Amino acid sequence: MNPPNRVVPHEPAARAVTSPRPVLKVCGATTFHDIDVLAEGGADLVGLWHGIPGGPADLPADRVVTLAGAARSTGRLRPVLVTFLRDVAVLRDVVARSGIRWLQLHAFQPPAVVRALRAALPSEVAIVKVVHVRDGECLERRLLGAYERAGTDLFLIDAVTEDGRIGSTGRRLREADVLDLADQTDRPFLLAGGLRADSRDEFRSLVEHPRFFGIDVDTAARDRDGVFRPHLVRGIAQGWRTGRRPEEVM
Ligand SMILES: O=C(O)c1ccccc1N[C@@H]1O[C@H](COP(=O)(O)O)[C@@H](O)[C@H]1O
Repeated sequence: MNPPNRVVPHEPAARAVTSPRPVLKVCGATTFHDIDVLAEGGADLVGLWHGIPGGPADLPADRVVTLAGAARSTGRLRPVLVTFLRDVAVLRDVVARSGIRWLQLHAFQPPAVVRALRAALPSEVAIVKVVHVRDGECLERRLLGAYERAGTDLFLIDAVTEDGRIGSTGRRLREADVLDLADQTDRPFLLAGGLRADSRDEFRSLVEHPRFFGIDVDTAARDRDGVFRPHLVRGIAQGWRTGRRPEEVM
């Protein structure tokens, strides 16, 4: 029997899909070439940034729409809108124009924003709320229940630095801290934060967790010049034993 954790969020029960494998999301594509490289390397989800001021991979809405279509047309990649924004009308518009079905709220958007987005977006759009861990403590721990009630489908557990930097911190979390946090919610979760092809062994219990959904990587998928390389993506996919059929990721 398939484990219950692999249920795709917000899919009606009759269409719920199960898979024995976690997903690999790679973040920050900006070009058609990036999309091809990530598909070739075996990523399942690609993060497209919009509303990340000063971010090196930030994209105007039109470009998100174009690259989201390119991702889908690879036949295996699904696009994820990654944002610091909390403007519901703007996000609803980008989601509608791009057809994106994954929305990743990577900043400190409060539960009220999740609630408003849940009401504004089609039910098949999965809302991923990032929660940030600093020195083993989750900054949003007391809000987890509120985020769930507001309509969060998955949590993404990522590191934040002592000086408050979020995203691509290169900091790996301690498995015990992530497990503790995962057990505070009943939602599936993704893991991020300095993950490399060979770091699965540091998370042996976590990968067996019934609600472990997959990993989100940026730095390790790029070479020293910051360019995505298929062999690096493939190495992560193999090291973490990820990979889904596209219909299993929506
Ligand atoms: O990469 C960034 O700078 C970034 C900026 C804004 C939102 C998300 C961002 N990246 C996220 O960083 C983590 C992990 O990256 P890494 O593997 O530690 O480099 C991942 O969740 C990305 O989505």
